[in-house]
Amino acid sequence: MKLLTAQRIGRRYGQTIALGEASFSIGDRRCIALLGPNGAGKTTTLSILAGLLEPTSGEMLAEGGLPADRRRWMGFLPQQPAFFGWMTGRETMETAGRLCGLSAKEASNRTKILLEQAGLTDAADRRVGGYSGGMKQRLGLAQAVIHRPRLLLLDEPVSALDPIGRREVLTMLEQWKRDMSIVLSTHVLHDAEQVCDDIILMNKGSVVLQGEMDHIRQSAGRPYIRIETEAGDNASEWLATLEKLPGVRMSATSRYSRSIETDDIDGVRETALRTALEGGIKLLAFEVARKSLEQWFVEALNE
Ligand SMILES: Nc1ncnc2c1ncn2[C@@H]1O[C@H](COP(=O)(O)OP(=O)(O)OP(=O)(O)O)[C@@H](O)[C@H]1O
Repeated sequence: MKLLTAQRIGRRYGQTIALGEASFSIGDRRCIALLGPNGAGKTTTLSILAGLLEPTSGEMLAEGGLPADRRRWMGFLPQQPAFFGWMTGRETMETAGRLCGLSAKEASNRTKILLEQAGLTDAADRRVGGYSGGMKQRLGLAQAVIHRPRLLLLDEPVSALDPIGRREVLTMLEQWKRDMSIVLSTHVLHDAEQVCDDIILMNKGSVVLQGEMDHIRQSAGRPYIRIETEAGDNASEWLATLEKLPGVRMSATSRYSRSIETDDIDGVRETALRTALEGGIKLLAFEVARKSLEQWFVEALNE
């Protein structure tokens, strides 16, 4: 089931196209990673989803229509969350709860539960101005879900955290995604891999690729053959013969190395090794390797 669908949403600033006709959907109770390099359009997309920015083209559609007051329906943690330094963590949470329509009692109950989950119970009555960066980030996350939103939007939620802080936040998200859809933007593929079910890869304001993480991992992780020959060795004829084998896609990674993609790894490996021996080719390397997801993404971005 889809919670939200973006239909060709775009955003221009004068001549700058921050986002150009992006279409994607957000599944119910799915965690979606919005990936892409600096300037790809991730923050712009999140701001449109949050209703903080109007798209200059396209529209957002939701099951049963988008509620007029999106605050009750979604939670948002911006890239650099701002707090009133003079408020305590508890006051910050309770105020956010009241603003999102909770009763004083509900706000207080939710605050207790969430501060506990965020590891901030002991700091609940300290002023936020004295919190560390990691504590503020966890407070921001807790604040964003105080009203049990259907959709949680997080802009780079773990980029400012140390490895332990990252792990804690990812564990929190793992729990929360049972009850809500989550869209998080990140540069770090490794973090996305830990919790996300789906990926939207963006570059220069466009959606380059989208799909299920497991599916993408499977196709990205397909084995390929990597060959490196000795400099000066006359291997070009041999490589040309290999390239002509049925179903072989060969690409040059440097002057003396090639990578071969094929559905018949075993057959091509056997032929390549046999003909290399027969032709006296001096191999420096010959391996069946798997592309990392990272490598695959870099290639998708370069394309
Ligand atoms: N208010 C603005 N005025 C002009 N251009 C803008 C504005 N906001 C964003 N842009 C441009 O839109 C493009 C997308 O920006 P956006 O912040 O959405 O990217 P991002 O993927 O979130 O990047 P980062 O990872 O660096 O946060 C960039 O080229 C940016 O310079």
